[in-house]
This record gives sequence, structure tokens and C-alpha cells, in this order.
Amino acid sequence: TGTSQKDNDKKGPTGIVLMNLGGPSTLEGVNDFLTRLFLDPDLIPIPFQTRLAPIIAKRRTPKIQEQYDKIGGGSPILSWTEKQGKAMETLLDKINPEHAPHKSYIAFRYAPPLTEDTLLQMKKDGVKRAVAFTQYPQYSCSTTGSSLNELWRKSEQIDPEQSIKWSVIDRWPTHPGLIEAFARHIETALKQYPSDVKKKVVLLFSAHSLPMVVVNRGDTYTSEVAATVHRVMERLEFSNPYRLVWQSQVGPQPWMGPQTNEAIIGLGKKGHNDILLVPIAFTSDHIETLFELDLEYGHEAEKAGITGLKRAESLNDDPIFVEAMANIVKDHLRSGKIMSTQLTIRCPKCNKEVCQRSRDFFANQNL
Ligand SMILES: C=CC1=C(C)c2cc3[nH]c(cc4nc(cc5[nH]c(cc1n2)c(C)c5CCC(=O)O)C(CCC(=O)O)=C4C)c(C)c3C=C
Ligand SMILES: [Fe+2]
Ligand SMILES: [Fe+2]
Repeated sequence: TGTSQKDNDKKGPTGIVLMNLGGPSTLEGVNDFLTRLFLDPDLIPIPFQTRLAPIIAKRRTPKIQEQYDKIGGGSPILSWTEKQGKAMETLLDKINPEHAPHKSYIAFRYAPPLTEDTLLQMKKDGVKRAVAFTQYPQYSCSTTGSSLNELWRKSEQIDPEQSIKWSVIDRWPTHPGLIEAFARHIETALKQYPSDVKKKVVLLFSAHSLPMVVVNRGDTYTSEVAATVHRVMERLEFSNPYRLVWQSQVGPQPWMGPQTNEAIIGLGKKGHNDILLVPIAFTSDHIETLFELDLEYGHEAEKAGITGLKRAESLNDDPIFVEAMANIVKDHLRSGKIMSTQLTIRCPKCNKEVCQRSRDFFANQNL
């Protein structure tokens, strides 16, 4: 009929918004990146935040600039995300023609492209249906929760008429494609060890740590990371000894442990010379893999006499991983669900109701 033809004309592409923390592409971008990060109460609540955040960021900038300098002058996360998005989009048009054309967008929380710029671009492109697809496989209020809250706030400003209908993929810690990609990267890395030590290599899964105050208010991140690890080990038929450890804690308060660097040294003391680090909570390379794991811990291990420390490659633009991304989106779009899960409940001690707020926003959408 005439009406449905008109509706089709107005349809526009299906927008797939890849949400992540982001990183500074250049050294000049480090201060802005850190300022946005320390301004985020969903990540770090600080008293007098708007006044103190720029001061803390400025003080920390030289140290972090030095780290980005050592990994090539900036974070590679934007270029990896662009590659992943383009490849996913092409694949989706093939495997999911009923929602074609798909168009991928990026919304970083602390570095360009920021949520507001992406929303403006989506309106320009005539997007009416969009999926907020977190790039953190495991949910945390401090990461995906923060990104969803930002999307909620900026949508109210930029799209008050709600011309874009949203749905959310908020976690995918045990997706078979993700597990397969991790498992293959581990198998590839294990081949670099001599055949007589291969079975003895300790797989040290390493995830970004979380402050214990966040863990203790019921954040699901740590258990979802453990779920990923368990599935990967199942897929590998528990071929090697393994542990889950936590890296990159900042500041003096208690964080989830054991710490990755202490675990490496501890294993060394017990006579384990062959250790494979597996970054398990972030899919692309970033400062934590390239600087902290490779350079910093690599150096510490060397000093302790450990000669067999290696790292599994990040998933980056691995076709198996990109296929997993496309399948996650396809299954989600076909399910007709507004949230990929309904697990995002109010944090018992989270006064800001960060998770609840984003759920209410998306639950009110009529797809
Ligand atoms: C799944 C990943 C991450 C979780 C969980 C996470 C929680 C978290 N982080 C901070 C504080 C900082 N994080 C910083 C950098 C940073 N964080 C992640 C990932 C997670 N963070 C990444 C990938 C990066 C680096 C980006 C890159 O390009 O490499 C920083 C800035 C760097 C620094 O100053 O050391 C801070 C600060 C908290 C407090 C937190 C949980 C509440
Ligand atoms: Fe972090
Ligand atoms: Fe919360």
C-alpha cells in the first residue's frame, strides 16, 4: 500500500552502535581522555567531582602519556573498532537481509567519537532503529552501565522526540563465537612453546580489576569474567593448568585480586617458568595489553628469571571474532527483545541506580 511504501522510504539503515571506553588516538588527546574518565561518577565517584576531576587528570597525564608513547603514540582502539565495525556490517547484510542495510557506529565513553557526535550523525543518516552493542563482553555498572547511562542522557537531549528506537546487547560473556576465538588464540600461542613444556604452560587469564566496593555491591562483572574463563577451558578440554587474575588497579583502596603481576612472580617462585597471559575482558589491544602486560610485567618477569612468559594475541580483527559479533547482533535483532538479558537489576548499594535508570529508558521503548 501507499502507506507502507512511505514507511519504507523513511526506514533508514539499522544502526549498530559499538560502545566502549575508548582511548586517546594521540598523545595530545590523553588529558581530555583522563578528564572525561575522572568526571564519570559511574566509574569513579569523587567528592567535588566536577572541580577535582580536571586536577587529577592533569596530574596523571604525563605518566599516562609516557605509556601511550611507548605503545606507538596512542591507543589503537579506534582503528580496531572501525575495522571490526566495517567487517561486521558487511557480514550482517549477508546473513541478516531482513534488517539490511546495517550501518555501524562507534560511541566511546571517554574519547572521540563520543556518544553525542554519534547520535547527531545517526539522525543525519536517518536511522530509526538502533542497537546499543556493548563491546565489553562482561557487564559492569562501571563500564557498560556507564555507557548506557551516557546514551540515555544524550538521547534525551539530542533525540527528545525519540525518533530512534533502541534495543540493547548488554553482555555476551559466554557466546560460543567469543569462546571459540579466545580458544584459538590460546592454541596458537601454545604452539610457540617447545612440545615438551606445552602441557605445563600455566594459562593466566587476566582481566581489568574492579574496586572491592563495586564487587561487594553485587556487580556481575567478576562472575561473568569467570564464566568466560570456564567456557574457554571447557572448549580446550582443560588442557592446561589455569588461574584467573586481575590487573590495572589504580589508587589505594582494595581491588579484586590476586593481582596479575604478583601472580606471575608467585608462579615463578614455585618453579613455573612457562606462563601464557590471556587478556579476557577486553577484545582489542590497548594500553593494558601492550604496555602493562607486555612491557611492564614482561620486564618484571625477566628480572625474576622467568623466561617463558608470553601473551595470547588480542582478538582485534580476527574473522572468527567478527563473525561472532555479527551473529550476536543477528540473533538479537531477530529475537525482538529490548534487552539482550533482563539481568540488569538495581545495585543494592548503588544510590544512583545507574543500572535501573538505563533499563527504564530502554524498557519504555516500543519497538
Ligand atoms: C573491562 C574492562 C574495564 C573495567 C571493568 C574497568 C574498570 C575501572 N577502571 C577504572 C579506572 C581507570 N581505568 C583506566 C583505563 C582503562 N580501563 C579499561 C578497562 C576497564 N576498566 C581500559 C581498556 C583502559 C585503558 C584504555 C586504553 O586505551 O588502554 C584508567 C586510565 C589510565 C590510568 O590512569 O591508569 C583509569 C583511571 C576504575 C576506577 C574502574 C572500576 C570502577
Ligand atoms: Fe579501567
Ligand atoms: Fe549500579
